Amino acid sequence: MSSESSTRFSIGYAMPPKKLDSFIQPSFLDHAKSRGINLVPIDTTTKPLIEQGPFDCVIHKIYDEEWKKQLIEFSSKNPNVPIIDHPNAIEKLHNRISMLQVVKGLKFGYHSEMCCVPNQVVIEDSESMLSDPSVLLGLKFPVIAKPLAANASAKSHELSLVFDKDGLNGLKPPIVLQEFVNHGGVIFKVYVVGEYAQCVKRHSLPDISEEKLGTLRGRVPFSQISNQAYVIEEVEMPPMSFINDVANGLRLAMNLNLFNFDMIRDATAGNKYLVIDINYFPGYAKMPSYETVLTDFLLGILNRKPSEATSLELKECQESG
Ligand SMILES: O=P(O)(O)O[C@@H]1[C@@H](OP(=O)(O)O)[C@H](OP(=O)(O)O)[C@H](O)[C@H](OP(=O)(O)O)[C@H]1OP(=O)(O)O
Ligand SMILES: Nc1ncnc2c1ncn2[C@@H]1O[C@H](COP(=O)(O)OP(=O)(O)O)[C@@H](O)[C@H]1O
Ligand SMILES: [Mg+2]
Ligand SMILES: [Mg+2]
Repeated sequence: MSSESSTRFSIGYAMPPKKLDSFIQPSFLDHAKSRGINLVPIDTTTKPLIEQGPFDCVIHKIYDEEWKKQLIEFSSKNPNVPIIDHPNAIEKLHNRISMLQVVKGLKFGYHSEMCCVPNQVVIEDSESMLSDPSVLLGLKFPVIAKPLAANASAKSHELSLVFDKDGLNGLKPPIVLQEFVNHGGVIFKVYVVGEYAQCVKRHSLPDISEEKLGTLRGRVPFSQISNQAYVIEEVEMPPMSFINDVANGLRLAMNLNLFNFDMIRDATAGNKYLVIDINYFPGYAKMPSYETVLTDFLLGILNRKPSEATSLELKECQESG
């Protein structure tokens, strides 16, 4: 393939080893290179970011405070270099309550489908959860117990399906208890890359009938059940116009470009969708054509006019205004 223009761009990337292994594939590096983009690793351990580069853009998935300080310092010295995305915006996804707050405020054009979140409560301490029934706010069992923190640790993906109050014994707050919604055993995973969205189907927990529920006790732990990309033919996809509106609504409301969200369809109401999880910088390498989608997005950012504010600048304006 020939380069689209003679200008070459340099994009710095910073991410943990697991992400480097999955995201930085030779097929992606080669494709980006053929279109004028050099992807350059950022040294996050031995050298400050401001001493590296020059970069035309920085992409990252590193969560500590030290990295955030480095990004802000880099951005103040290089105000025209886009940082994808702003650490404050990413931080909202590190808590399973704040991550879904944005869904409630979504506004978009007419669709016969609707989009909401399951009933949920946050439990800060074991004592209140076990002794005070009011903290459950009338939540209906079964519920899914999820660690409140969604901070990329293995622990943050250790979930449990809880069938009754006894099943809450031994859970370690802070946790979110979220009503389990029957959804036909399939989730829709929507990958968002700027204005682009792609929806794939993944296996999920099976439905639980009222009859079966009467026989189930306690809780069952599970983890990352929707991460394998199997083909699921028979389930109908949500309409693409609806997916695009939800994806765009979330992107604009969160001021984020690179994320995915997990959505289920309520088995008892075919037009009711529930967003259950939003992830920053997900496993894009599992998204078909990720090399071209990501390269198109990066070229779009790099070819923006300097007058178009970067993600970091935009957010700072919002915060100070
Ligand atoms: O590793 P992968 O490819 O399974 O990607 C994980 C994502 O899987 P998905 O693309 O949604 O199937 C995964 O999505 P889920 O939370 O499992 O829905 C997370 O985004 C995970 O990142 P983190 O551990 O939450 O920071 C992602 O892990 P990292 O690659 O960021 O470590
Ligand atoms: N409220 C819910 N109702 C039904 N299934 C759910 C619900 N919440 C989560 N799940 C199932 O559990 C999986 C993991 O939950 P999720 O919130 O996406 O956590 P993680 O961040 O570890 O992916 C989902 O992909 C889905 O299969
Ligand atoms: Mg998930
Ligand atoms: Mg997640």
